[in-house]
Order: sequence, then structure tokens, then C-alpha cells
Amino acid sequence: MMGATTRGATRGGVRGAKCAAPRALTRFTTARPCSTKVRAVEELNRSVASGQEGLFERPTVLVAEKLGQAGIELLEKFSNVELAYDMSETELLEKIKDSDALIVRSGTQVTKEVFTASKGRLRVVGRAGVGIDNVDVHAATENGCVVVNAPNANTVAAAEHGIALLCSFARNVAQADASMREGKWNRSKLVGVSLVDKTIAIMGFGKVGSEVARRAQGLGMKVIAHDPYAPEDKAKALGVELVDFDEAVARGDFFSLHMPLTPSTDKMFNAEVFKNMKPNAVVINVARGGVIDDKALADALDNNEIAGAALDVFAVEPPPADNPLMGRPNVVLTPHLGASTVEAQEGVAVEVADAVVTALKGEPAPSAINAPMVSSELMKDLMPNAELIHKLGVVATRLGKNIKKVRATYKSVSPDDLDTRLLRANLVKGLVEHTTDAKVNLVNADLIAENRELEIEESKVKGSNSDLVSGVELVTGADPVFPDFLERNNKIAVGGKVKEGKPYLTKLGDFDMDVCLEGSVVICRQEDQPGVVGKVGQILGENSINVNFMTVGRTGPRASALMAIGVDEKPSPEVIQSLKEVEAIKEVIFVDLPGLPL
Ligand SMILES: NC(=O)C1=CN([C@@H]2O[C@H](COP(=O)(O)OP(=O)(O)OC[C@H]3O[C@@H](n4cnc5c(N)ncnc54)[C@H](O)[C@@H]3O)[C@@H](O)[C@H]2O)C=CC1
Ligand SMILES: O=C(O)C(=O)COP(=O)(O)O
Repeated sequence: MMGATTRGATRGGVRGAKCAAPRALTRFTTARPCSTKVRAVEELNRSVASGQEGLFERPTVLVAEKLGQAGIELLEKFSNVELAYDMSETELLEKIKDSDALIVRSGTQVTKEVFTASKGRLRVVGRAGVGIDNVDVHAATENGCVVVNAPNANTVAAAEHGIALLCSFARNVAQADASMREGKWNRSKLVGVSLVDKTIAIMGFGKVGSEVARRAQGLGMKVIAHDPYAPEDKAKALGVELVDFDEAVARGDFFSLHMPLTPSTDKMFNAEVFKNMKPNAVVINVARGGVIDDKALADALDNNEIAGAALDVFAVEPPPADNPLMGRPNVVLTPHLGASTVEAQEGVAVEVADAVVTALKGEPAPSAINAPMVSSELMKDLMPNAELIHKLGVVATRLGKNIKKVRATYKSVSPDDLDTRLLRANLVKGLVEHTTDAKVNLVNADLIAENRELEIEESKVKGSNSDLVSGVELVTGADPVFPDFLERNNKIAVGGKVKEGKPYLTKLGDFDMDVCLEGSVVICRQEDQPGVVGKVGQILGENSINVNFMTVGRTGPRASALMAIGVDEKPSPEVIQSLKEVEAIKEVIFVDLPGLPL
């Protein structure tokens, strides 16, 4: 059954309305070709703050699983919120077409098909919790979709549930309750074990594992931990002994599992591991079902290799009736309740809503799984240069075909500290966007370059920050459009500069230029001689193409020259042909410059 309602659309949109155009931010800024995304985001923030969201179309957030009210209210300030709990797979694939963001918990599989069905509209997937094993992060990255989670707010709840299972298993609480409900008074059959002085092995010493460790110490247990990535000093500070996997397995009386499910942790608790445990060992799993081989655990219990298990999570949820761990006296089960406290659910709702809104605004979300974190401050500094390198990339593609390797040069007062990811992503966008329907962004730019075997070499030199992006060179494999002309040492070079916040082309091959990279540019190679400029202007004028600037670079009087003409309208192929027919003009290319960087 699907219970779908659309929330929060009263101020900025129509309740229940579908967003016809998903790229609200893009459309908002293309109306102002000179503006950068930073300016757009600032304006957008201001309009949200002043309640003028109607200036742009609000994004739609599809919430697929129960989310705390505080999170919903936060989302509603910025977007249309559609609550559609318990959707079937087919319903999700249908609804996703009209969604800019999707919020899930562990019960929804966000598969490749979801991204395919979204046709590029889905920009953010928010996981209201920690584990993101139900989200195909690779597919998200391929589709330029940011995945964010809520890594902090349910830590204590999960740790408390682990401790609850530990105590309830040790003292047969669940079994005792069940027997009393049957009218029995079975004291002798329900004798438990004490926890004090027993060894608990925390497997995965991250946020939840550390909180379980603290609480277990409070119960008087000896705490050891295994985690290949945990820092020694963190363990020391908590009085926890870090040991290797085999030692943990051999020494633990109780095992508390807290590692994520990844290809390397998949079924890491298998037959061989259970054989090496003590016969009194108890395995408690509040992490993910997939880290245990269910059949091997059932066999280990049948063969008395270990004493019991307490499980909150299952490889398939809910577990099918024939799951070999169901209905056993020495196995306690809960239906994935680790994060299910009132406090944790309000907390994750706010945490994920905040991350989703941040990502929808195009700002770096601290909990982004598949996007580099670029601070807002850095973003502000880099954006004009990002716009420049994006456009230099576009210009470069018009000068050389089949590009294989590109070198970008940056100047900075402290080159070692320069974070170039935003710049690199924009360069890739400029280089490939005319060849693909895929949306290139900060999330998928590196992957797209890798898939296309496009090598981006970056060199950082000391210099003024005001010349951050100094040039882009097509290094190898590019077939030049202007042979023998722009190419030197097998390279096609373009240079640029940000002036008063705007991108300028300052070099084309050996030619100095001064061309504002806004709108579109016609580039002509010609022999320098009188009358050419006039003839070109006349052809453009006769075809109602408005010229906003013209600049000529030449190697010397009456020698080779390069003319760049900024135009407001796109010339037709016929106009380009007329320009090519002007005597002295050898080559003409048209560069349509896109308005927005990432
Ligand atoms: N049952 C529930 O409702 C909940 C379940 N969880 C699960 O608990 C897991 C842990 O959550 P957090 O502690 O917040 O994550 P975390 O990222 O803070 O900690 C995970 C730890 O596992 C470690 N790890 C990775 N590979 C390992 C390996 N092969 N062996 C041992 N340790 C390994 C990591 O180094 C890290 O320290 C989550 O991935 C999630 O799947 C989290 C919250 C609620
Ligand atoms: O946060 C996690 O990893 C959890 O397992 C919690 O899952 P849930 O959001 O309760 O479906």
C-alpha cells in the first residue's frame, strides 16, 4: 500500500504539483549569464530566508520511509515534500521520475534501476541512518547523484540496543518472558550467565563500537576490540585493547559486531571463524545481517561450537520463514530496532534533512559519501576560476579532437595546499559535456574522465592566487582543428584569467587575446590584411547577429592573425560558411559557451 501525500508546497509551489523542470538552480542562473553558482546559491539562500521561494521552482523530495517530524519540517522550508511510505518497487520507479531527492532508511533498495528511471533528475539520495549498503553508490556516482547519510544521531541508540541484547541474552529475558506468557514458572531452566569479568570482543571499533565498549566497561566486562582501521591512541584512551582478528575470535566470550557491510566484510563470520570461537561464545549483531553466514551460524549452534546469538539485523529483511536462525531457544531476534528510539529517529531526520537540503542547494554536505567536501569558503574563492577552467575546457575541445591527455596549470601562493577537485571537475565538464547526455558534476567527473580514458594532469606552481587557473593544454592525442597554427611541441594551449569576477581567454596557442568568455565566440584564423574585420562584421550584421566584442591577435603586421568575435546569437552553418569564404580567412570555428560551471 502506498500512502502518498505532498507536503510543504503551499508557499513556493502547488500542493501535489510535479516539478516540471528539475534544474531549478540552473534555470535560475542561466537568466543571468554572468553569474556564478555561488552567487546563485547566495541569492537562493536570501530568497529562502525572506520567504520568496516563489522566485524559483522548489525541488521535490520523496520520503520513502518513516521520517521524524522535525526533519520533515526542515525539508518543507526548502522543498515540496512527498511522503510515500511502503511503496512497491514499481511505485518507487514511477515516483522517482518527479523527484529531485529521495530519503530512505534501511528498508528501501536504491538500485541502479532507480537512477535509470529518474533520467538524471535525482540529485540527492539521503539515508536517514548510517549504513548505506542498500544504496547503489556506484550507480549514484555514475549518475552524478550525491549520497548523504546521517552518521551520528543513532549511534547511542544502536549501542544501547547492543547492550540490551547482551543483557537479555545473558539472563534469558526474552525466553523467560515468552514462557511466562505461556503460564509457566520455569526458574531452573532459565539460569543465566554473569557478564562481570567476561571478555567482550568489539568487532568494528567505530562510533557504535566505542559506545558499546564504554557501556560494557560499566558492566565490569573486559573489553577487547578488532578494527584494522581504528587508531591505537583512541583505543588506549578508552582503556580498550586492540587485537587482530584471530586473537579476538579466540578470546571473546561475547562478540558485538559493528562493522559496515562491504565486499570485504560480507560473511566474514563464517564456519571457520565459528569453529575457532569458545564453546560459550555468544554473537550479537546490531551491524548488518550480511556480515554473518547464516547457514554457518546455524550449523555452529547445532554442533555446540558456540552458545548462542542475538540478532537485530538479517541478510534479507524481514527474514524469510525458512531462515535457519528463526525459532531457536538459544537465538534472540529483534526486527532491526537498533536505531528505533524516539530520540534517534528525530535526530537522524534532522541530520539527513539538513544534508539533503545542503546538497540540493549545490553546497558541500559534510556527510556526502561520494562527493569531495569543498568548504563554502573555498567554494566561494574557487568558483570564478571554476567557471574559467570550464570554459577553457570548452574552447579547447573546439581546437582539438580526440583529446586523450590534458594538462591544467594552477598558480597559488601555497600550491601544496590548493584543493583542485572543483577545478578539475569543471575542466572535465568542459571537455566532455558536448559529447554526452550525462550530467557531469563534482560527484561523477573523475569517474567520467576515467571511463573515457581521459588523463588530467595537474601542475601547481607558486604564484598569485589571482591567477589561479593559468592555462589548459591538450597534451597528447588531440587532432588540431587549426593545424600548424595553434600547435607547438605537439600541444594545443589555451590560457585564461579571471578579471573582475569574469572569465577571459588570454591566450590561444601563441596568440595573446583578451576575450570575455560569455555568450559565444567565433574564432577565425586569417592572414592579417586590411578589410577583413569589416567584411566579417558586415556578414554577421546582415544575418542579424549582434557582435559584442572583437579582438585580433597577430604574430606580426600582415602575418598570421587570429580574430575572436563575441556574438549574442548563434551563427548558422551558412553564416559560418560565408565567413570561411572571405578572402584571407583560412579557418572559422564557433564556440558556444555554456552559462554555468558545476
Ligand atoms: N541495527 C541498527 O539499527 C544500526 C546498525 N548500524 C550499523 O552499524 C555499523 C557501524 O556504525 P558506526 O559505528 O556508526 O559506523 P563507523 O563507520 O563509525 O564504524 C564502523 C567501523 O568498522 C570498522 N571496520 C571496517 N571494516 C572492518 C573490518 N573488516 N573489521 C573490523 N572493523 C572494520 C571501521 O574501521 C569503523 O571503525 C553501520 O555500518 C551500520 O551498518 C548503525 C546504526 C544502527
Ligand atoms: O543506521 C543504520 O545503519 C541502521 O541500520 C538503522 O536502520 P533504520 O534506519 O532503522 O532502517
